[in-house]
Amino acid sequence: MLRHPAIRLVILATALSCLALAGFAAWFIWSARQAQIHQTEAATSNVARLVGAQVDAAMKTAGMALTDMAERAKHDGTGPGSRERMRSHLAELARGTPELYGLFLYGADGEWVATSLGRHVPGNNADRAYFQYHRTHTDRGIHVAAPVKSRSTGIWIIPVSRGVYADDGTFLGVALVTLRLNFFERIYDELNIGRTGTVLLMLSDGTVVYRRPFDEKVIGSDLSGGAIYNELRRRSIGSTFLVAKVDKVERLYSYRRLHDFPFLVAVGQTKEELLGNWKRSSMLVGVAVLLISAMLAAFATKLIRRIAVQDRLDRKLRMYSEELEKHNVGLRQLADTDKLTQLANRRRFDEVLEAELKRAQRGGTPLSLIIMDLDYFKQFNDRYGHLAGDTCLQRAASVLSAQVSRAGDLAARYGGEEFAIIVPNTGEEGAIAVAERIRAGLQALRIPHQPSPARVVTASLGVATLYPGTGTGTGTGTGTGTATGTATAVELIERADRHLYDAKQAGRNQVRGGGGDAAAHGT
Ligand SMILES: Nc1nc2c(ncn2[C@@H]2O[C@H](COP(=O)(O)OP(=O)(O)OP(=O)(O)O)[C@@H](O)[C@H]2O)c(=O)[nH]1
Repeated sequence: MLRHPAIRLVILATALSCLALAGFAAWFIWSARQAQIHQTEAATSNVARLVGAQVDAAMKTAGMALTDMAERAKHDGTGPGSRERMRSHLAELARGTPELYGLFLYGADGEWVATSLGRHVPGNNADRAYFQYHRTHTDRGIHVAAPVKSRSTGIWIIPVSRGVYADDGTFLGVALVTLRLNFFERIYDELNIGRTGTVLLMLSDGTVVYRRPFDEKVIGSDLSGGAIYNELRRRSIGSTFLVAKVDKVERLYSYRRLHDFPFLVAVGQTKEELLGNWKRSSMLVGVAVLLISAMLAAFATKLIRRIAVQDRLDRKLRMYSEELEKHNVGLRQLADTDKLTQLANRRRFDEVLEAELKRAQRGGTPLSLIIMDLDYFKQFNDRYGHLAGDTCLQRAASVLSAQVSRAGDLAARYGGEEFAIIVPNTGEEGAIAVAERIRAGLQALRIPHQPSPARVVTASLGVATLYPGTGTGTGTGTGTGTATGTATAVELIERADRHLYDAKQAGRNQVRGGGGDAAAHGT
């Protein structure tokens, strides 16, 4: 079945269509995935930039407040006389900067001098890390410490501080502002980072300042060994898929390091959420491709079956028509053949003579006709019986077949014991020669025929020839052996018959044609 070219074509076309479809779907799905990733990348890096800008702004505000506090403390001193003035100044500052939760001024011993909160703040802060830092460092920069739970209010705060130093460098104390963690929370809640999105704010040493979703246990923890921190150590800004150390979830993170402050920001969205829609639409595309491919395959199968059935029918039809053709040829042969002698019959003879006449007239070529009649055949039948007569006719026919062997010649049983031979493209002389060979051939068979004067079966033959275009034959004598160029079959037969009659009259066992001078005589 596969050898059929149409079926091969259908299979090839279907396979190619399915492949093209699958290829297109794969390309489409891949492009959609990339587009989704780029879109999320753009969204998360925008949020990271925004968070960074807000942290930057908050830190700048804190830095300005700290500078102001340090300057004032340096000039006014931190003694009891200046405390009330300092307190009201701090309260004033706090009112103007809502991102700052509290402002504090500590003396060189760690005892507080003034606070914007207006309440008594118990305890000594000399043990806090930032205090230790400023006491031992003389730089005027601001210091951001790990988030702590406020001793005064119990809420999570980020201490931002700077040292207060006299002009001679003497350590006078520490100015401290605290940023409330929920200040960041409020900002981040307004950002659209998806259902499972995360915002991570770290100090440059990997200490978590804030993480959304908020989890108290994570605040202050060290993520310096995590993938995000490592990534940020290599590049100050970027986007990539990473597995978070905190919850082991893979996310697309956009991260950045702040220029002026020791903060690291990372905003991520889970792979699952970001590719959720893409997965659903990819599934739909995949199912659609499968369905279309299945439909194509079903259609191709149907087509192949139809082609196969059609092919079988065609082959059967061809077989039947070949058989029919064979039968027809057989039938035609049967219809054209004489049953007894197997020579062409009268019907066939008439057909061929008509055709040859036309051909001779068209081509201007001579056409000869020989008519042969067995001599004293009635007596033969009477003497030897009808069956022997039949056998004699068959043997005479075999002589004709043997002598008339040139392509185009036709020997036929004309009727009873009479035979006719059409000899195309042959002039009178040649035809008489053929007739003579037949006559001699029959006599040579020496079929006994006692009643005949020759004692063997003999035949008389008359020859007539048509020379188209000349109007005359070559015969000289009576001129009855030739036919004009427009002679009909009947005329040609009559002329040959007349010569046959002549041959009979002249004693039988001889050939007559033309003017009668071309006769040959048997013994
Ligand atoms: N056995 C046999 N005889 C046939 C057949 N067809 C014709 N005949 C006989 O052939 C004979 C022809 O005889 P006639 O026409 O009188 O001529 P003839 O006896 O041959 O004498 P001439 O032709 O004058 O020599 C008849 O007796 C026919 O019966 C045939 O198919 N088989």
